[in-house]
Amino acid sequence: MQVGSRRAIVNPQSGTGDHADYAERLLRGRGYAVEQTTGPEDAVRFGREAGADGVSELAVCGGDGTINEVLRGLADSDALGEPTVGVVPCGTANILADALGIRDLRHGVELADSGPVREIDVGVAGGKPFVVSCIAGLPADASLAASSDLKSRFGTFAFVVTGVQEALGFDGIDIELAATVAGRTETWEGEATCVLVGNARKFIEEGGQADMEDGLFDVAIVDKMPAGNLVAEAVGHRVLGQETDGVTHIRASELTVTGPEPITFSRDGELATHERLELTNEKRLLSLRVGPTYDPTPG
Ligand SMILES: Nc1ncnc2c1ncn2[C@@H]1O[C@H](COP(=O)(O)OP(=O)(O)OP(=O)(O)O)[C@@H](O)[C@H]1O
Repeated sequence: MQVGSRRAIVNPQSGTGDHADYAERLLRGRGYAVEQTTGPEDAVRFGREAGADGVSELAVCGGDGTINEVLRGLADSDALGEPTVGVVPCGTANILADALGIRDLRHGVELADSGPVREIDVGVAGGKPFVVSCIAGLPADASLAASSDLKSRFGTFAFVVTGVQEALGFDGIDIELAATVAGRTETWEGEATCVLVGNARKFIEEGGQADMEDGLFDVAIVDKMPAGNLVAEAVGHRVLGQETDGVTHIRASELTVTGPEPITFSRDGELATHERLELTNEKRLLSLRVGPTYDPTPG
């Protein structure tokens, strides 16, 4: 066990892929030992090792995909609640960094050194962690989900409905959903375009950052609808009205989604397919450095 150790995991290919040397220099200047990934899943291994080694401060320089890999590694070592994690954004969308009020790479390094720490909820879906969102109803085309061109043009969620559904004639998913809402079980059954489960972000009303410390998911279930429908467009723009027809909004602490067919879902961008997906919320499990504009209770 190293006491007071600082380690950083840098994905040199995130975003525009031109930040690695600069990031490494800044991080070393703050006492971080730096490891660079050389390919997919490397950050999972580094995260696992950091957890096993008892690293106390772990900076992650990359986008949401890299953060997801590191969290998976920490979870493998049963150490998700152990290190204080600093997010140093240099990905394409950087949704988590945005929600935490971390502006850019330089700001992320500064905060990783001495920023305020908050305890943030972690979602667990199918046994694996996510912090931003888990979306069911995405076709199993990994190349589309990973396309940074689509992401930068439409944002991470825009293409879920407007892009993918129209491009592939996506049919929707047949689901049964059971959710724990204020201690009671609520159910939903039918054909859905998608199920959007937000931890760090919400999809209803003005969208944006969700309360990340309440132990609850912001869930939007969007009924199946023809492509081009206004609700599909609203999802594309990440804004669904509270009372929009065809959209069910709940705030749940637990969720089970079951289908007759395997359902593909994206956990912070990582795709997986399950016939039954259980989602639980580990309230305030992860210690994260946040920026000065971070709002623990957004409206
Ligand atoms: N050295 C590497 N070369 C190529 N791919 C890598 C390397 N290291 C990690 N990866 C992969 O790159 C993927 C994408 O990285 P990341 O999500 O950080 O960037 P992004 O897609 O640009 O940003 P965002 O997810 O915020 O939009 C990761 O999921 C990981 O599997």
